[in-house]
Amino acid sequence: MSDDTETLIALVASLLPRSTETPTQDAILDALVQANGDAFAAAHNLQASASKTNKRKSVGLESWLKPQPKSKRKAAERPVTTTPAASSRPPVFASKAPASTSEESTKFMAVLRQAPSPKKNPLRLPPLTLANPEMIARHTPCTLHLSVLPPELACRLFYTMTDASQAWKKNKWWLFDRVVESPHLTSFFARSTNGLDDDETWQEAAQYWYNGRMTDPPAKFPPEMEEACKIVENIVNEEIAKRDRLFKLEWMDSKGSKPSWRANVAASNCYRGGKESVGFHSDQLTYLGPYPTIASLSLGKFIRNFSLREVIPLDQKDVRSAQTFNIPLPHNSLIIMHASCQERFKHSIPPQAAIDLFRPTHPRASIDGKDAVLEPSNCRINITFRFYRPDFRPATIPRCRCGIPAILRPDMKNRNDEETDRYWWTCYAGAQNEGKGCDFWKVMDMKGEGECLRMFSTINNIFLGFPFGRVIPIMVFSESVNFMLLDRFGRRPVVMVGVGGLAVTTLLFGLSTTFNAAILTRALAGLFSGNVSVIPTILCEVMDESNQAFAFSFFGLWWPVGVIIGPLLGGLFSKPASRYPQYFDREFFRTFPYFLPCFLVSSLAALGFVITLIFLKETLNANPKEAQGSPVHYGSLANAPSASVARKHTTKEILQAPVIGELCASGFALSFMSTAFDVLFVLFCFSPIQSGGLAFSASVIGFALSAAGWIAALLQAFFMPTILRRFNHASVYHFCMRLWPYLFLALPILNVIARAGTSTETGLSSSLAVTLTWVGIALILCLARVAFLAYTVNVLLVKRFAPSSSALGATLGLVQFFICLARAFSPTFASVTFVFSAEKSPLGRYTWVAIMTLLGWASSYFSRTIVRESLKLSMIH
Ligand SMILES: O=C(O)CCC(=O)C(=O)O
Ligand SMILES: [Fe+2]
Repeated sequence: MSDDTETLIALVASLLPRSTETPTQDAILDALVQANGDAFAAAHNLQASASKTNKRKSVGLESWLKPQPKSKRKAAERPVTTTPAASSRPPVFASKAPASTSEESTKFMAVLRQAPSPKKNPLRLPPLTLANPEMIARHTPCTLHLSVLPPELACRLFYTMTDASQAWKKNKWWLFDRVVESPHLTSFFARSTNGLDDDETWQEAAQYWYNGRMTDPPAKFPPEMEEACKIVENIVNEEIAKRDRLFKLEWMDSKGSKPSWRANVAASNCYRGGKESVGFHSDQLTYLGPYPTIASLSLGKFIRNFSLREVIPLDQKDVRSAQTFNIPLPHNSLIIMHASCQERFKHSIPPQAAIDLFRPTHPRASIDGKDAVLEPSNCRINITFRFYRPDFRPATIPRCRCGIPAILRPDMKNRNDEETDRYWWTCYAGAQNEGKGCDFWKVMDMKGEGECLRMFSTINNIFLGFPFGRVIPIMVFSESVNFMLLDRFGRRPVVMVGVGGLAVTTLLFGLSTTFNAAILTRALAGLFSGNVSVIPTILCEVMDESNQAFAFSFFGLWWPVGVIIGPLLGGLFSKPASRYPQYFDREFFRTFPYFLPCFLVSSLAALGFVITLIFLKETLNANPKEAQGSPVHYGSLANAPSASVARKHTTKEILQAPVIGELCASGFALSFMSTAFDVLFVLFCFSPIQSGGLAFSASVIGFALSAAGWIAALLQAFFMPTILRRFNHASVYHFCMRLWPYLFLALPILNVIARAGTSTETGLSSSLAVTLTWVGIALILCLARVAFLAYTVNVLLVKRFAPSSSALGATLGLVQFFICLARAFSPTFASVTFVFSAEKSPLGRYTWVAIMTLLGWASSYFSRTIVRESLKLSMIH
């Protein structure tokens, strides 16, 4: 898992005899460059020069740079720019190498080149051995845990791994035109579960592990490792729970404010004897994400040192220097590298004199009844348990021009605080692809991309995971119950119970501190929210043809308004204790960080309750025109109005009434298409441009969606009444429904624009491409909001075609039931189709577009039938 350059440096260091004074990193780089990347030759040269003089100056890097023309010198400076303004730009590599140097060497140097050395060197601190867990916790972001596994399991696992290690490989990679190898053996394992969901794409991520090359699927955890892993997970989670510091980009699942750590992959190393070592490095973050927690189990070898050294940020180099901490790791110990360790420290297993053999405390299981002997061993086995995050799966990782996933590294030398620290994506192909990579380099947008990646996991949790999956069926159920209650108890009590219940459950949701309580209260809120479709029933009953266009448009206005202000309230008022400490830094708000937004939402619902109580009159059997004796035309069953008004219709009868079946099917299709569009639009926007998306950050997507909310509100308020008055409702409905396939079809065009306008060298987009992309997004979202108007028209059509006024509530309920039903599984369908297209589909990454377009076209069949039937009926009446 080590970074190629760092490991190479470490390899050289580990090849030097212990008697040689360890040279500086620059000196090793220098030797490597002179030896054209041959680690063994570099070590040899260093050893030879160390014996000649210990005053040797590291001239290689500087002299290597000197022949560059003046104009290029600035460009040849280290790839990491330090000013915030420049930080979003990719590094400028030395584009032309001196005549005598190969292009590969130039790139290599550009990557290796460190910041200019500080003028003064602060006092060097001698290495410090951290002899006990307390010292370790004080000096490093690590904790040490001794005797973690039952002794018998520790020995069993040790035997399994040493046996398996016979087939393991040395870590190999390309440098210039030759292959270099690390001395120790290494292997990779993936657990059969990722600990979170059934999504198996993380297994694929694990396959990229071997130095950027797609490898065979990794081995599954052997049973002993699985047993050990469960114990390790418990220790890690207990330890995480004790830590008060949480990092913004640290993994956080939906269960609460503390990260719940899972081990779903493991890298294992076998060091045969004291010479085999691994040099200072920090682990790649590609699939672990920022601030990972890594748990490293040591087995065998009586004691082996684990060294940690802080990377001092450049701006502090003058004032303090790094100290090396040595942590002796005994057999059966666990060192947990907590969040920020990979960002701040490098770690290594330095070479060590082979002084002792490990004598297992338990023998191998006796084979054929014969008791096996206790075999001493000079091996040390290390298993690093890691958690591949669901928001860092292949679909979200940018690919470089070589077509493989880029790797994520922290900018260790320019750390300030968590807010402005940076990570970057770079090409990793060079390590395997015969030394030929590309210059792909992209700063990870901490605020945007970080949130965006988190949003991916949120989407997963919301749409695929437990909470939403439970809430929607409850709404479907509640929908049916509501409509049974409507006719029995009347509209008013149902609305009051709904809004009142919503107020109470939302408040309780804000007060829940456990996952189960949150799910229960949210599910109950879903139960009470089902009555949203009772309102159209009331509107149908109190409005007539003269005012319904306005009433329904006005009613439709509030959904988008809710969509705008809901997330706003959540965003502005969650965690108020840390956000607005001057007002809310109270124990209560620290304990219930989501209470405030829930309270505000609950207050709105409570206001709704009061308004209903004071102003809403019962509307059951209160149709104004019918009350005045003038019959209103309902569907064909209304041919005998006076009889049918009084009679109750069965569900079967209602479904068999002309147009109603089509309205149910079409309502289902509408809800399926529109919900899928919302999910796919977000997934599309934040997937990387190379993977067919737009690489937008969460905040940008949020902006686009809230702008769309405003568009919807404006359309409802200003255009809808006129449209409804002027045009035939069935035709308007059909028009809206026909838009869906085109909306899906249009999305990939945005990617084509973004792709054409983005430089493969720098990853920057041209202003023309940005403008065109935004124009495209605006058009698509506007049209989508027009298509959303179909919801309002659907209700009017139900009103028009309900078999009779007494069946109106039941008919609306039936159609709403189908609308809710589609909403229950459309998000899952959309997400799965998207992930399938990105990962597995033989038809390519836009398979989801083809599927949704076809479904869109197919579903407009129902609205076409509605147009035809409505024409027939209007000729009859
Ligand atoms: O062997 C060890 O303890 C450390 C191994 C390591 O750092 C790695 O595999 O990345
Ligand atoms: Fe490591």
